[in-house]
Amino acid sequence: MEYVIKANKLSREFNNKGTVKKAVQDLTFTVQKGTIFGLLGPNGAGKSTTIKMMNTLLLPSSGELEVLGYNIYKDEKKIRTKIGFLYGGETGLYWQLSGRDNLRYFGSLFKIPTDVLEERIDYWLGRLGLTNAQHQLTMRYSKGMKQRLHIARTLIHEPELLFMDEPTLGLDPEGTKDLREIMLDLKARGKTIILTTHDMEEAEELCDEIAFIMDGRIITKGTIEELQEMYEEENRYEIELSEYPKLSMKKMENGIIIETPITVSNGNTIINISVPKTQVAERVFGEIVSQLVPFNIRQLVRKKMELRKIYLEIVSGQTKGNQTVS
Ligand SMILES: Nc1ncnc2c1ncn2[C@@H]1O[C@H](COP(=O)(O)OP(=O)(O)OP(=O)(O)O)[C@@H](O)[C@H]1O
Repeated sequence: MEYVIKANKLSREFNNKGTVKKAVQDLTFTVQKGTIFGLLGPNGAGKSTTIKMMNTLLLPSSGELEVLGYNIYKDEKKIRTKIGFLYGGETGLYWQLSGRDNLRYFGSLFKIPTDVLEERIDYWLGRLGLTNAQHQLTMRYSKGMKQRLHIARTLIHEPELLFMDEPTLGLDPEGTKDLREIMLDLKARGKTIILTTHDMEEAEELCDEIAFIMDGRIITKGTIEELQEMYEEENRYEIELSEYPKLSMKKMENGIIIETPITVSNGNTIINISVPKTQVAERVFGEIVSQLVPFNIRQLVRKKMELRKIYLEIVSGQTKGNQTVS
């Protein structure tokens, strides 16, 4: 497996007039090449501090960190040519320059040959719907257009590793969909993205792996499926039948809960059943399913816990997984 990030016991403190604030403590994690890695957590959790160490803007107080195989203490310059950092807002673009000239300027910083750069600029302006506005001064751009230009600026030197901090904030639904597609495209081309977002649906849609950070520590990490397995206390099933079942459906023993069947618009009936993760409950569930067979089972789906719910469980203090706040 090829890793673009290897962090070992990474810590960072800030000293404010004699008061030491531990922004992050003992972070140990890896990020695999060609994946989207979500760094999630509430405000002040330590996400920006962690990102700033990975993109060489901030040195750790202690710990080891390798980015794209380079040591951050020795090879900062090499790392910088291969990474991109997307942060929105009002900084990072030249408002007195046109969109195209902004991209020419940022491209020139990476010494991209002019013909290659002009081609790339055409591509990204087109891909991001900015071709018609390319000669307008950036100060006249709408918020969404500025964010799209930020995206083009970040991608102009074709970075191997991208840091995206709330990338869809301020974008309209079409722009959001577009950027998510771009992110998946980049991943398909072997690029790695480290994403921070407060939008759990976005994280669920895009991330291959997630680390939840709170009070400067990684509380839990894993793939979405691993987190669901970790946090789900019961399995939830949705069964669709073409006939309404004539069974007495009520709260059962073994903790199984069968909800009242609902008839949906196509005339079929949906039954939701929660089954605790015990062998007895799973066996009883099997019996329930066999009783439902005569009513024509059209579909049986296992419903997964939403990332939003996992997040709420984590921030409400129910810590599970491989690391916990001490
Ligand atoms: N330069 C600094 N000086 C002092 N304390 C700082 C500094 N930068 C960050 N901190 C503190 O470190 C902690 C982590 O901050 P950080 O910005 O990394 O959190 P975050 O998860 O990115 O938050 P948000 O979601 O609000 O951006 C916070 O308590 C913050 O106040």
